[in-house]
Formats: sequence, C-alpha cells, structure tokens
Amino acid sequence: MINRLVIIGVGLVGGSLALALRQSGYCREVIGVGRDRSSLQRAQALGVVDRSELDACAAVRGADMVVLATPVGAIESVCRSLRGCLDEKAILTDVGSVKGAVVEAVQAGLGMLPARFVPAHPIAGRERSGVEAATAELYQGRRVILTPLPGGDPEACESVRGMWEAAGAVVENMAVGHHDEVLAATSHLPHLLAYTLVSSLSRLDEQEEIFRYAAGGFRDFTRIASSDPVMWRDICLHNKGPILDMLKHFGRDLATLGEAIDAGDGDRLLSIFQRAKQTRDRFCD
Ligand SMILES: NC(=O)c1ccc[n+]([C@@H]2O[C@H](COP(=O)([O-])OP(=O)(O)OC[C@H]3O[C@@H](n4cnc5c(N)ncnc54)[C@H](O)[C@@H]3O)[C@@H](O)[C@H]2O)c1
Ligand SMILES: O=C(O)C(=O)C[C@]1(C(=O)O)C=C[C@@H](O)C=C1
Repeated sequence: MINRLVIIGVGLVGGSLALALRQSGYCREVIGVGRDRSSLQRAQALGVVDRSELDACAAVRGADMVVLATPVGAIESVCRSLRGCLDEKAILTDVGSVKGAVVEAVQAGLGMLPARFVPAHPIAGRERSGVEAATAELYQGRRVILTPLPGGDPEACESVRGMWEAAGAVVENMAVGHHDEVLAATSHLPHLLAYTLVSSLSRLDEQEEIFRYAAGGFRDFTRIASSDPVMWRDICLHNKGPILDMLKHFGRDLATLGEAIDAGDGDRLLSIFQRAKQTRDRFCD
C-alpha cells in the first residue's frame, strides 16, 4: 500500500498509473504536480488526482512514492527542484522511455543518486497524450521493465514492483544499457520510421491526393506518427547511440530491398517477406 503518491507530470502515463492505483485502492492519496494550474485542475476534475501542487518540493514532503512522469528531457530540471525535499524513506521512480539518460539526469538534478531510486518503464502507451487520454486499464497485462541500479535498495525495488503489479502490469528486471538497446529496436525505430514516412509523404506535391487514398495499411503503419513530438524528440536526443545503430542496420536492409527490386530478384524479395511474416506471426497476435 502507498500512503501518499506524488505524480510529477500528470499526462497519459502518470495519469493512467494514478487512475489504476486509485481504482485498485492501492494508495490513500494521489498528489499531481505540473507546470500549469489549468491542466492540474482538469486532472482533479477527471478524478485522476486528489489534489495538485505547482511546487514540486512542497508536494513531495511526506510522500512515500514519487513518480517522475514528464518527458525525459524535463527530468533533470524537475530533480533540481527536488533537491533536499525528498523524505529519507521516500521512494523515487520514473516512467521514461529511455533509462541510461534518465539515471544521469536524476543524478545531475539531485546532485546524487538516492539508494531508493528505481528506474522503471511501462511498455504500454498510445499515440494520444495528456491527462484526457489516461485510462485505468492502460497497464492491464502489459510489461513494465525495472532497471535497478547497483547498490540500490532492494526493498524500494520491491515496492515499485508491487505498485506496478497493483496497476495490473507484469514486471521484469533488466540492466539499464540492455533496456536502451532493446527498446531502440522495438519501440524507438518503429516510431522514427512512422514519423519519417508521414513527414516524407507530406512533402510531396500530390499529398492531398495521396492521403485521400490512404487506407488500412497506411493507418496501421502510421498510427504512432500521431504520438507526442516533444516526447519523441527527447527520446532521440537521450538514446542516441542505440538509435543510430538501429537506423544504420535498418538503412542497410532498406538498401538491399531496393537493390532486389531494381534487379527484379523475386527470390530475394520472397525470402525477405517470408522471414518477416514468420517472425511477426510468431511474436505478435
Ligand atoms: N506515451 C507513451 O506511449 C509512453 C509509454 C511509456 C513511457 N512513456 C514515457 O512517459 C513519460 C510521459 O509521457 P506521456 O505520454 O505521459 O506524456 P504526456 O505529454 O501525456 O504527459 C507528460 C506530462 O508532463 C508534464 N510536464 C512536462 N514538463 C514538465 C515539467 N518540467 N514539470 C512538470 N510537469 C511537466 C506535461 O505538462 C504533461 O502533463 C515520458 O518520459 C515518456 O517517455 C510514454
Ligand atoms: O502503443 C503505442 O502507441 C506506443 O507507442 C507505446 C510505446 C511502444 O510500444 O513503443 C511507446 C513508447 C514507450 O516508451 C512504450 C510503449
């Protein structure tokens, strides 16, 4: 059980966690922290938080769990505003899509890495953002990755695990660097491809006509290009190495595909498409 939960950044991810924990009765009180009064009032009106605060330092006093749920690029400045404010027993965690850079940002912002900081990443979301998009069911049956740090407090880790399980998630542990490589492949690369495809088509002269005839395939492939641009800018800037590696790998395969089409090499095309179909059919329902 959590007595006082503080969510800094009450948007899709933080708001959904708050809703799930309130619904399951896992926490007594949820305090939302944000930059503007009106969106915090909306969060309160929607029943996502019990009360809200603009001052992060005042909000975390007396909290037993503090969740950083802003875009990754805001974490260092948020932590700077938390210097000297967290109770000794408070557990600090986050939901960022990148882990190495978040650990560095927390350390830089707070001036130290608290033993009770447990980095976390729910592998669940959607292309809409803001508190209006939050739902209590978002994490039901979905994975959450914890990347506990060497020397971190195991009890804090268990508490963060318990919190996510209460929200309906299945929790796994991973090393920070490995997390960033895996997610660059399965989450970051697909978002960049979807964004680039739509951006590239939108610059064609015939874009009005092209988009009029875009149907199911285009919709399925590009849903995630409607995701929040600030969040994805921050992910690119904070997971540079693994993302560039994946882009290079993908670029080579895209060039190979072009060569096979140019050469009329049907066998090569068939083998690429068969391997892709078998792989997707095996891993996705
Ligand atoms: N959207 C997804 O699918 C998804 C999934 C998993 C993890 N994440 C991660 O979760 C985090 C939040 O993403 P989201 O989709 O909920 O975004 P969101 O835009 O819905 O919510 C972010 C909230 O943070 C607030 N915020 C921004 N800067 C702030 C600051 N300096 N101080 C206080 N509040 C601030 C915004 O006003 C907003 O309310 C990101 O780090 C993202 O990488 C997103
Ligand atoms: O379903 C979506 O819309 C998502 O993009 C969610 C998604 C992903 O699966 O890539 C996006 C970013 C996250 O950090 C975790 C999950």
